[in-house]
Amino acid sequence: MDKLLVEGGHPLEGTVQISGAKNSAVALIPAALMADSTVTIDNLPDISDVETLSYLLEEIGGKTELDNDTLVIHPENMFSMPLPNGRVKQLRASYYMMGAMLGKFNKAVIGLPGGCNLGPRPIDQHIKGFEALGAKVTNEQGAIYLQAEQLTGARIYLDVVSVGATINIMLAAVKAKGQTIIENAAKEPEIIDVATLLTSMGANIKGAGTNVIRIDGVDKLEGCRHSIIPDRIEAGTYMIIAASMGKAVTVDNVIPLHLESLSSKLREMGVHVEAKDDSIYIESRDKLSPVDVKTLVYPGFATDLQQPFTSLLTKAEGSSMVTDTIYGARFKHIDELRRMGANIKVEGRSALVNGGSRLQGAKVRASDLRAGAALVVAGLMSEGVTEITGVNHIDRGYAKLEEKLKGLGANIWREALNAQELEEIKSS
Ligand SMILES: CC(=O)N[C@H]1[C@@H](OP(=O)(O)OP(=O)(O)OC[C@H]2O[C@@H](n3ccc(=O)[nH]c3=O)[C@H](O)[C@@H]2O)O[C@H](CO)[C@@H](O)[C@@H]1O
Ligand SMILES: C=C(OP(=O)(O)O)C(=O)O
Repeated sequence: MDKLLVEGGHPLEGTVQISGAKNSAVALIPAALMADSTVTIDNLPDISDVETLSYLLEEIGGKTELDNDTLVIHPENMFSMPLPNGRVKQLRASYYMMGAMLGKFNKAVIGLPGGCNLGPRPIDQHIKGFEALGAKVTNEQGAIYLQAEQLTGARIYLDVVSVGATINIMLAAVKAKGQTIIENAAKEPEIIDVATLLTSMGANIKGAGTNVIRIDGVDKLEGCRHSIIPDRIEAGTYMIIAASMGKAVTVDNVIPLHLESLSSKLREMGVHVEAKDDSIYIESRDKLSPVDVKTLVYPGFATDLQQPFTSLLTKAEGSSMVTDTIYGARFKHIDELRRMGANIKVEGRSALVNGGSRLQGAKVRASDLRAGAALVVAGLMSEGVTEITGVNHIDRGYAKLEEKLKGLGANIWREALNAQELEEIKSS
């Protein structure tokens, strides 16, 4: 087990290349198992969630070959083996194995997913969708059992706008008999990316990226080649980093349209943000204004950027209110930021950030992926060295983090935890 060490106070300058989107990759890999022949996925991020999913595909008879950022998936000999335990709990997106395996084999047994602990993360809408398509779904000892004679298209209205449920129902429906209509669907760009892959495989999907998706079932899905869209959350994190410490930073290989809600908040704070074709140029300012921010479904401000953005707000001169309408308890980073000298009060779904205090390096723990990003942002802004444990969470979603930050001039490195630190983590 490692810790990250960040020496703060270095101005950042240069260009950072953004990797492929985690939240696309983790759906595209399960989607690939539905094909009858080889699927090649390019622009894959080098993150542990990708490794975990490749491992799960191998467990059910798939063959995967990873070469730099290209993953070749041979699904020909896959079968519906139960995956009740083990690595399914290491990530959220193992839930996509439910939709993909149900869609291909008409049955699946998958353990309840893990992923970031952001408070309750039910999957009732996924199950409602599977049942509407004709599957019998039971929850036995922490695993979901899914079984169908024949999946049949249905009209499904999501009670909650859910990225995971939208993609999972799409996966289960692409080979179902007849038409499926998903209403009140999520509109995140990753949903379009998954629909693009499935369409290249031969699926018939209309409306991905809007709140009504129509899927006409097909009998066969073939292999194809697909390149993943850039990771808007990784890009957003580097934009926040640039806004905190950047003299002149270019965040490259992005789709600026996907980052408009963040760009406009940064501009409101006084940061210079310039969107180009496939990059965003950022120059910070000595004085930043406070802003209020509310997370919303896409194209609103992403909940996944709320935590790193909160760190940036500690630098603004005045009070900012952060409200998370998606995950009302996504505030585990706040206690750690307080250890570093931040003045933040949490009330219900909101955090009141009283900015202007200079943060100090401290020993802190990343409780989840974006809490880790928040602590990296805070560490870069702080006086002295910040030591961050819980790096396994950060590694789920940030490819080559130290290399990318060092490229901008940051002083960040990784060390193995010593015996005493390991003991402290075990007993906490
Ligand atoms: C792997 C992946 O893509 N993860 C993303 C995905 O997570 P995930 O797909 O889990 O998030 P959802 O969009 O499903 O969740 C949105 C809201 O709906 C609620 N809900 C969801 C499903 C359900 O069946 N019932 C229900 O009540 C959730 O508790 C949450 O309050 O979208 C989140 C919201 O943008 C992001 O933070 C995650 O990074
Ligand atoms: C919440 C996140 O991830 P996951 O849904 O995979 O836990 C995230 O990427 O911020």
